[in-house]
Amino acid sequence: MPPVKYQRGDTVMGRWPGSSLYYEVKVLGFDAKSQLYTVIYKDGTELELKEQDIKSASGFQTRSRSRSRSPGRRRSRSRSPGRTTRRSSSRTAAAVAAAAITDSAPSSRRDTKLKDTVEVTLSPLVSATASLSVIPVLMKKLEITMIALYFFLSPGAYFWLLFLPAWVLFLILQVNLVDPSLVNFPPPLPPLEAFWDAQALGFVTLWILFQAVLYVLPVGKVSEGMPLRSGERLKYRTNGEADAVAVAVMVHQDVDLTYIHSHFLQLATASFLISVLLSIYLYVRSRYVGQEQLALGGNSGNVIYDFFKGHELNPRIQDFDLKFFCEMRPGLIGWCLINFAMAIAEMKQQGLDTPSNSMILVNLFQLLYVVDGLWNEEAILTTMDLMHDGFGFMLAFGDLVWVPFTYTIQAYYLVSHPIPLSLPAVIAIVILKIIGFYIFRKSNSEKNAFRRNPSDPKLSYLKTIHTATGKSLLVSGWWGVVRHPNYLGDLIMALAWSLPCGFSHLLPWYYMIFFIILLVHRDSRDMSECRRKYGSAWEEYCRTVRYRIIPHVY
Ligand SMILES: NC(=O)C1=CN([C@@H]2O[C@H](COP(=O)(O)OP(=O)(O)OC[C@H]3O[C@@H](n4cnc5c(N)ncnc54)[C@H](OP(=O)(O)O)[C@@H]3O)[C@@H](O)[C@H]2O)C=CC1
Ligand SMILES: CC(C)=CCC[C@@H](C)[C@H]1CC=C2C3=C(CC[C@@]21C)[C@@]1(C)CC[C@H](O)C(C)(C)[C@@H]1CC3
Repeated sequence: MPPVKYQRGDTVMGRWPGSSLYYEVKVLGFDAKSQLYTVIYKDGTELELKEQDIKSASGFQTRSRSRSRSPGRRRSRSRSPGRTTRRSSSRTAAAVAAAAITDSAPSSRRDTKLKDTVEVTLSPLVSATASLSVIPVLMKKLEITMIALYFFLSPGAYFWLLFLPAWVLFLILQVNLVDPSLVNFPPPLPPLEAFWDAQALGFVTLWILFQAVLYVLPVGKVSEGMPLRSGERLKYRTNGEADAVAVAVMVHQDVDLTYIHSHFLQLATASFLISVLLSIYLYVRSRYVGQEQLALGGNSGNVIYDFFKGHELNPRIQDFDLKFFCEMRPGLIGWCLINFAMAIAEMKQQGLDTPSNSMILVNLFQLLYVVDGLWNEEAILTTMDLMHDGFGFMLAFGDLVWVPFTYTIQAYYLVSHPIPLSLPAVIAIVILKIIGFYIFRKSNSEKNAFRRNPSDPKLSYLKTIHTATGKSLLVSGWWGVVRHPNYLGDLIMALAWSLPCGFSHLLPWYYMIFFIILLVHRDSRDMSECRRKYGSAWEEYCRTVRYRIIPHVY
């Protein structure tokens, strides 16, 4: 019988089944009959390996080990020495899933590797369910790797980082043209110094600080967020209504808001600068937080991608939640303030005693949208951004620049492009807005109430599908009409916001076009996320509720 090459207690490099990656392992024993070594990985995973899958640690390159730890990450430290090794299909499945993550070999080699994984048996103390529960984690990692790869290889994050600010600039320059039609593209670029105004930076900084002070005021309700991966539920102060009232009082104090119209570009530049600084801060701090505090999607290891997508899920300075604050306060309330300033600028520029009908409609519709968002602030805690997305450049820029400086383009457009609206047109547009708002509010409230208390007696008439995660899915009520009724309502409202601007130019329709793209993309992102989370229950939901956003159309 040949001598045993590695002894109990030796530290060697063990190949992870089905992959070409080696990790540091400790030899626990050798079974002469099966000729297999039992080894333990640093994360506690025990496996049995053939001698050819083990290499001596001396002179071994450990690059791959430090970059990606063994994918299983099971906690099976307490293996009873007395137990015999058995093969189970679930263990094999976990190993195969691991192979899928790390194996980049051509198919002929992969076949051999998959065979290898079947020959390897895992610790019998890992229960079948525990092993199975590893699979979604592995699949998630695979998905993240694919997304990150996509962004790395394609222009992805780099493209959006440049495109989004350029687009905001384009809209601002275009809306200033007498004839903002696409034939006048590109609009003339102003000189560099026209972008900068220290006073504008001061105003934006003061505005954000003012909002921050209102946010921390100990008034209003404290709501609990959805349970995190750790099971913890964060607390949020949802006092947006008080905030809105404070701003309304301030606006009433004869502040000259026309400055906003005349310094729009400089204010946007200042906000952009703040959003970049905030994103850098967010990225740097995300490097120092624990794994469990990171978002699943922005954790690729690619600096640009993570900076863009957001790395940390709920960055907080003590109780001050940066993501929640930015999403709900400075930009959102700033949007209404800017719209209001545009109404004043319109009266001044066009010599009117009151704003035009179109301007009144745009202002009131969007004010209703924002006030509703603040009134139902708690509902945002069950949205994708708050529950799943990391806080990085995309959201920081979206909240502080995109929302206040592009969602106001309709009001800005109306300042110098009057659109007369007849009474019947006004009535028709108002009715459209009411329908959209009704669908949007009812569906969001229904889901929010259900997520907060699935056994709420007021919702007992609704049909649901139970999922393996313990959560259920609504299949009747609004969520039985289409899979995203809230998007449907939102889109109808967006239509009502654009109609008062007429059809002479495409520019005021920008929001509608952007919103269709955004919501279709969000819907497909949410679909894959829900399919991953809920598996067959989600498939059943999709079979029952066939359309995504528009009944019988899409
Ligand atoms: N004006 C703007 O610029 C924007 C506005 N919005 C609006 O914000 C609101 C929130 O949107 P968003 O966060 O994208 O998505 P949703 O509020 O629709 O949230 C999606 C989540 O809801 C849960 N869900 C899905 N289907 C069901 C069901 N049948 N029963 C129960 N729960 C279900 C799932 O989460 P889980 O199961 O984990 O709870 C899913 O991930 C929308 O009204 C949208 O229109 C969004 C983006 C931009
Ligand atoms: C292109 C780009 C930079 C995209 C970033 C997207 C953000 C602008 C949006 C993502 C989700 C949003 C929501 C609202 C505003 C726009 C962003 C931040 C929202 C706060 C508007 C008011 C609504 O009532 C709402 C609370 C439902 C909504 C939540 C989502």
